[in-house]
Amino acid sequence: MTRPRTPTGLANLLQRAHLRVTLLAIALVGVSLLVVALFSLRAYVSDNLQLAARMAAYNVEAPMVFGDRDAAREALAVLGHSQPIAAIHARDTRNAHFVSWEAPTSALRALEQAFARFALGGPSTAPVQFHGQPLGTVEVHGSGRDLLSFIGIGLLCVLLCVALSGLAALRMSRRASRRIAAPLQELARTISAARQARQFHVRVGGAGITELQQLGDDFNALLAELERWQAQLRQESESLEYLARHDPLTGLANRRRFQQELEERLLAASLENGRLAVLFIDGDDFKTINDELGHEAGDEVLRVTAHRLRAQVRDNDLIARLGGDEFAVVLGPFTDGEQASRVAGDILCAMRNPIALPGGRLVNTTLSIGIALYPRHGEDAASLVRAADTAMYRVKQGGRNDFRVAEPIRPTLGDSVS
Ligand SMILES: Nc1nc2c(ncn2[C@@H]2O[C@H](COP(=O)(O)OP(=O)(O)OP(=O)(O)O)[C@@H](O)[C@H]2O)c(=O)[nH]1
Repeated sequence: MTRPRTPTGLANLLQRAHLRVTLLAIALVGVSLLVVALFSLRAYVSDNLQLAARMAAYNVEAPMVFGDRDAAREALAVLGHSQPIAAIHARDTRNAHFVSWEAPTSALRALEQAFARFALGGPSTAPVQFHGQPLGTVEVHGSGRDLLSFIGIGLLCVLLCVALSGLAALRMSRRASRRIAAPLQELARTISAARQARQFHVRVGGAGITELQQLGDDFNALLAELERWQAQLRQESESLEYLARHDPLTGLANRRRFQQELEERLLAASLENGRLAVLFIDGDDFKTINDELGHEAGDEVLRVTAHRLRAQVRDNDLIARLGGDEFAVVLGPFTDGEQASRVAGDILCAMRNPIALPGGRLVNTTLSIGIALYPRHGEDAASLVRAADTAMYRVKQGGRNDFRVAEPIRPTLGDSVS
């Protein structure tokens, strides 16, 4: 079973690839140059040896004619010392040894000569003649010193070039991979932030590479689109949330919110020994306004009524439109019966002013209000609303445009409200 590979960083991968390619290219070029130069040098050294062989033949010509071996040895030694030569041998026409010169031996010289034999093949030879008559031959063995030192220096140069180019390649590849990897890393970070934290306002910065810049621009455009969608969705959900809790005509809380909030306030009041008042409010003969002045006029009357109700209570009191021409107010938490009656009186008072309709027409309307107190008339939302509604109904029966406190379900001593 193959183990999954640990992912490698892009920058690291690019750097290693650059470095390998550069080093390989430079090593190949260096070695090729060295080989070419070596062949040229070998040809040059062979030519030199051939020249040296001819000079040796010329120098030993006279000593061979006179059989003067000392003079011949001396001439060969002078030549041998002035050139990179390992040995010179002169032979007569019967191939018998006449005279020789050999360079002093050492371990290094032995190595040079072995290399010379390997690189140059055999020795260079030249015939020794006197007036066209052959006297013998001269054999010149190269020392190989030039070739060896050239190879040594050449290899050193190649190594130096490889090392320097490696360093330069490393620097350049680091810079190049940073230019590629940095924008990609930023892109990855931005995508991750957008995906995990839904942060669509973030944007990718500029990249110095055309393709990466294009990628970043496209991604930014996508983020902008997502940001627009997100804002639109948020707006729609806020407006849905608002509609779910408010009456669209008056902007007051709707029946659903009224129920929830009344229950919450009752719970708080029960924990803190507080008191609440629920006012159930209904328009008087509202149907007539609708019938005589039109539905639009009825809507305006409802809006103005809501506005006037709002003006008569404190900010933290709850006002709701339960539907049609029915409104409800929750006063509290620390409201007693007298306070509730006072607010109801104020509301009736505020409705005395005629309402101006859009066409300039004025209309008068009144309200009937039933009041239920917590805990006197009920301990839960339903029984309180029922008690207030019943009280309001009694007002209607009594002639409208008035308020009335609900009948106590269990009389409480010391309660001053009647
Ligand atoms: N303009 C308008 N009228 C509404 C709206 N909702 C309900 N109504 C009307 O409000 C009227 C409510 O009448 P009721 O409360 O039943 O009767 P009323 O005429 O007020 O008489 P009493 O309540 O007995 O004083 C009905 O005619 C409904 O059609 C609304 O949003 N806008």
